[in-house]
Amino acid sequence: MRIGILGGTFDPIHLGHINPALDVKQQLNLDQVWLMPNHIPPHKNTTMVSSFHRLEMVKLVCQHYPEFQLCDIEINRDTTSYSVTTLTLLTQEYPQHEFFFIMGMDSFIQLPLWYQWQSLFSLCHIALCQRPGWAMDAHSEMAKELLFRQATINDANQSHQTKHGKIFSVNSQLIDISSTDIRQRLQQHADTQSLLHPSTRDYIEQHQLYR
Ligand SMILES: Nc1ncnc2c1ncn2[C@@H]1O[C@H](COP(=O)(O)OP(=O)(O)OP(=O)(O)O)[C@@H](O)[C@H]1O
Ligand SMILES: O=C(O)c1ccc[n+]([C@@H]2O[C@H](COP(=O)([O-])O)[C@@H](O)[C@H]2O)c1
Repeated sequence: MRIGILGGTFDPIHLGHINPALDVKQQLNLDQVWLMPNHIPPHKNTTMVSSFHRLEMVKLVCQHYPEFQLCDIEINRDTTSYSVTTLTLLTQEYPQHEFFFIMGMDSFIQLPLWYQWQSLFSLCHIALCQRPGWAMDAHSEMAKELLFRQATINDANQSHQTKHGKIFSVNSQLIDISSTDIRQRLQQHADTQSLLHPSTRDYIEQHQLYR
């Protein structure tokens, strides 16, 4: 199967995660998208709410969208969630699958800072989503990597193509939302109606999170 993976800290999960991931699934003709919350994120010092609550909010989203499934490999790991380590384990466990690691432009630009980032291309493809406020410098290392590895959506649908190492730029919805912004709004009791799935809003309200 062709599996998209959206890894994140999801503190909390929001429509800027959900809607682009649905676009990726549709455009790259994926069978499933796995939402993969981490317990210990590599590049964030702390999270505002516990792994338990972040996981519960992702589980609720999975219940509402048949396109999504929970991947709990990183939330159950009590060491830092390096993506290369995770993808190595997943490709060993599921050698039959073709993995597409989904990321926003902010993550893609910072990829050279990731642990053994070059190895990711021998484990999976990247599905790249634009993100408002984030643009790539045309002369950067990642711009060169994109030129070298870019593939078209048609390529993605060809079964003879290699199972890893390509970058697919997906024409996903531009959604100007971040978890940081949502946390601030919640602290200020400002409106988050258009930013969160109703199940996430209800959960946050019920447990009085981010106050
Ligand atoms: N609005 C968005 N549009 C496209 N991609 C996004 C958007 N928000 C998050 N992503 C992507 O989702 C993944 C997980 O993001 P993360 O959980 O860190 O959310 P975030 O909103 O960036 O959080 P924070 O504000 O706390 O840094 C990353 O690959 C990120 O690029
Ligand atoms: O492997 C790394 O070094 C690495 C560094 C930063 C982020 N990641 C992964 O990228 C995904 C998005 O991360 P974040 O911090 O934006 O929530 C999540 O799955 C992280 O584990 C991975």
